[in-house]
Amino acid sequence: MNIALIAHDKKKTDMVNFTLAYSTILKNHTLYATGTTGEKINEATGLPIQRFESGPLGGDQQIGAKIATNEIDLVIFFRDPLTAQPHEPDISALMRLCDVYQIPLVTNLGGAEVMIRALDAGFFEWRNLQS
Ligand SMILES: O=C(CO)COP(=O)(O)O
Repeated sequence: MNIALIAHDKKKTDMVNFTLAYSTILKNHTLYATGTTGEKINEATGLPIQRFESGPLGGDQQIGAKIATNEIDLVIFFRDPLTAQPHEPDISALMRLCDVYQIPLVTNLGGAEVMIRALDAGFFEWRNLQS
């Protein structure tokens, strides 16, 4: 599966710890990330990641474009609900496209814990049936 990993600054430690904890699952998938998130994950885990621009510089939109072309199967986005983001419209647009294309999206660690286990259990096979 193609997985997008994104974390706002105050959630990057959570993302690093999450990807470290589940690296044995994640290594079986193709990973994409916004710029700084991807850099931190790669440094910590050594997992190969295709990195886009940093979020405020268009990274969320680049991942949105991949969703629109059916190239992303799952989005794990650790959002910071307590800090205003300068690129909030881009974040909303990315989440909207997940809804447009029925792409599973989790926006916090609790959801990600469930989603990664579902992924490992094969619950994403329906994505292969999508045209
Ligand atoms: O801002 C982001 C998502 O909206 C994340 O971008 P970075 O991974 O470059 O910090």
